[in-house]
Amino acid sequence: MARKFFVGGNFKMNGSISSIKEIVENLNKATLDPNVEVVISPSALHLLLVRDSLRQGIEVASQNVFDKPNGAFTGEISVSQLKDSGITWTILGHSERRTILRESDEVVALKTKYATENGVGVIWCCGESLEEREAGKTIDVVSKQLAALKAQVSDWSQIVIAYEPIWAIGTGKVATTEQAQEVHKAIREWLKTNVSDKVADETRILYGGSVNEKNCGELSKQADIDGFLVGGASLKPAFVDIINCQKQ
Ligand SMILES: O=C(CO)COP(=O)(O)O
Repeated sequence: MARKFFVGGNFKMNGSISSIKEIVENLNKATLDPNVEVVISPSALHLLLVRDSLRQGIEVASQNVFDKPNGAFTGEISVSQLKDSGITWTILGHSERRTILRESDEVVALKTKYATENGVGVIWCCGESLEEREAGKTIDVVSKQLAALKAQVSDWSQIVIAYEPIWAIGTGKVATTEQAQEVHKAIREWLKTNVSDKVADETRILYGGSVNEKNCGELSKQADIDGFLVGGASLKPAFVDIINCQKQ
């Protein structure tokens, strides 16, 4: 099955009302490759502004969501609140949340289960640190993260996997096409062995980490790279070039 190319923009904790409006205007007037699924993820404070002003055909993701329906959970956002606001995706397990906010593999898996079972798609992130890569543990680390996910999740159809090596995030140090393809292929093989041929075949695996308009073309040609999760460059006009990278 042909997997639809997917480009996500993770704005992280960046942007003001005026700069976010500018990004949305730029996307609204751009000619975008219709064969690419685009999802942008502003901070929680800007979700509604973006949803209300963004063109049809681009979806919006939160950067986190909680795994309880509602109630006394100060500071959290629920899946039903997202859906009520027209937010159809969430990012979960980003390395910044795993490391800085100490979310465990299990917490990430439980949130992913809750979101997917309640109708919100998940861009589920995984990836190794520099130390782990240098110790030759990359595939082990990613496999352990996947195993924790598999322990909770049964419906994989609403999950997009983002492989984001921590050493490549925000550093300008992009993984080589070979390094990225090797891990993406290993993730697909893991899905084939541990979940099913169908899930391995259909699940999009995105690469994230210093993707820009210059390196996206080569990366996009790799057999197991089905798109990108873009941080810094998603805040710039060049994000359009990344979305359209297969056309160039
Ligand atoms: O973390 C990322 C996307 O989620 C990648 O960030 P950069 O593209 O800024 O390296």
